[in-house]
Amino acid sequence: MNNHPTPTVLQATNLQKRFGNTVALGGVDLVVPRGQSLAIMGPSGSGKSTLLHALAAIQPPDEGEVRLFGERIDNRSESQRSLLRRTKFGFLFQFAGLLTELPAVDNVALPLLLAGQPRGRAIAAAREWMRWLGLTGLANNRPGEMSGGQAQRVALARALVMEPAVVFADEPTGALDHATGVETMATLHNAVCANQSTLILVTHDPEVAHTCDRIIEISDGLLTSDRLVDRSTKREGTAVA
Ligand SMILES: Nc1ncnc2c1ncn2[C@@H]1O[C@H](COP(=O)(O)OP(=O)(O)OP(=O)(O)O)[C@@H](O)[C@H]1O
Repeated sequence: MNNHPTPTVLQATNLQKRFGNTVALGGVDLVVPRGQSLAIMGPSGSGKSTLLHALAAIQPPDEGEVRLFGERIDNRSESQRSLLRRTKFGFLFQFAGLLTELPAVDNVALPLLLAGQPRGRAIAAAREWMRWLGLTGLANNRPGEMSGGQAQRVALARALVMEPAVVFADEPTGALDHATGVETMATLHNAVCANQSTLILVTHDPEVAHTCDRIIEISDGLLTSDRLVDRSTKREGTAVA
């Protein structure tokens, strides 16, 4: 039996953030173990996106700290945080956010090209991720030539191509119909799990949240609930990959 505790990927301590007189985060503590899928829920304006952005080194908190594998990341310069985001994190947003003028395979290869990989190797790796996600036939399609679900899977391939430690997703199914959303969540969980990555997502949708291992709720910038999802009620979708 393995008695070793699961290592911590992200640790946030006393996160505080204000926008003028608005307290977006009022002191949030959070420990995320490696391999966990975590859903952040809460009413509109409660601080979910602000928390995600603080954890992902997009917008540092005013107070408190964020550690990735024990190392502080919140106090780094913008260029250091940008490099960290490109190499250690993957991002998936409500609207896939692909570059419309580039074919799908180039969109997927972009993080590798930005990291300085030779084009041939980057495209080969992108093709492999697309194959794994069932997107082989779409390599040369531009985002406008794909369905919403296909575009989101291309965005997922792009989020995973650097084999990130953490995938951050903000309403990843928000722009999809229900069936496509269920399929996208199954693909997302499979891909993150196969990659031994960790998933942190923001959602308003309880069904999406219940596909995760753990759900936290934020209200007025404070963590008001933190619970593990009962495995027997966890919603499993049908894997497509
Ligand atoms: N850049 C900003 N400038 C001013 N106020 C902001 C900014 N970003 C967020 N806020 C405010 O901080 C609070 C928390 O916002 P946040 O976007 O984190 O909430 P949320 O829970 O993600 O909301 P939603 O579910 O509507 O996306 C809100 O009152 C919001 O208006």
